[in-house]
Amino acid sequence: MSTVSASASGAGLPQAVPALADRIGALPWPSLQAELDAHGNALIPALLGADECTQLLSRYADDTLFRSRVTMARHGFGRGEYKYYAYPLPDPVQALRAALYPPLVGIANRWNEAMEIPVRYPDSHADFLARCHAAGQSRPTPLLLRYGPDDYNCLHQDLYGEHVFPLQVAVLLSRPGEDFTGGEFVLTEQRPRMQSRPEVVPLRQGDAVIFAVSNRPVHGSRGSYRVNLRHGVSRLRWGRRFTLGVIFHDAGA
Ligand SMILES: O=C(O)CCC(=O)C(=O)O
Ligand SMILES: [Fe+2]
Repeated sequence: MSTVSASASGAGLPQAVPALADRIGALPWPSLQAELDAHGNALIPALLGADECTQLLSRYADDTLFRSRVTMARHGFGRGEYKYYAYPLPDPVQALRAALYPPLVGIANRWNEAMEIPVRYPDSHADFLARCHAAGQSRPTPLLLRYGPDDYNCLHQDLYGEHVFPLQVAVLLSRPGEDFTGGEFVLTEQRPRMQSRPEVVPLRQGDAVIFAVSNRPVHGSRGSYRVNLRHGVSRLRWGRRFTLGVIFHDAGA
C-alpha cells in the first residue's frame, strides 16, 4: 500500500495516512452497494481528514483552479454560490473522481439493466470521460460549493447532456455545529403515483454521500420500477458551509 506521511497533531508519532485511492479501495464496498440498492444513497464516514477538507475549502478564492462561478440566486437555483474546477483537476479531486468510479460501475450497469436503459459503462473513468468528450461533453463538472447564512440549494438533478453516470458523490468540508448550523443534505425520491419521500443524510466534516443523480430502480412485487430523485441543501441558520461535489460525467457547452 502506498502512503503519504502526515504529521499527527499534538504529541505522538507521525501517522501514515493512506493515499486516497488506497483508502477508497479499502472501503466496505459490498455494504455500500447494498445501501445504495436499498436506499439510493450511502454514507462514507470520514473519507477526508480535517486537514484535507481545510486545504480544499481554503482554495475557494483561488480562481486559477476554476473555470466558472455560479451565483445560485441569479439562476433560481437557491442562494449561495459554486465554482466548477478547471482541468487539470487538483490532486485530491482527480484522485477522488478516478478512484470512486470503478466500485460504482457495477451498480450503475446493474441499475441501467433493471431500468431497461441500454447504456453500459466502461471499467475506467478515463474511458467513460473519452465517451463524454467525443460527444461534446468536455467541460469538467467537479465543483466547490459555498453557503452563508440563509443560503440553500434547491432540489435539483446534475444532468449536463446526453451522457450521464447515474451516481455522484458529495463531501462535506465544513463542521456542522461549529462552522454552521442548518444546511442539511436532503434527497427526495418520487415513486410513480406516490408523493415524494424525503431523506436527510447526516454528514459530518469529511463524510461523503454517494447518491443517485436522477433515477434508480426499486424492486417491487411486480418487478422493478424507476424512481426519480433530486437533491438539495436546507437553509443555513448561520455560519459557512463548503461542499465538494464529484460528478462523473462532463458537461456540454
Ligand atoms: O452542498 C451540498 O451538500 C450539495 C452539493 C450538490 O448539489 C452537489 O454536490 O451536486
Ligand atoms: Fe448537485
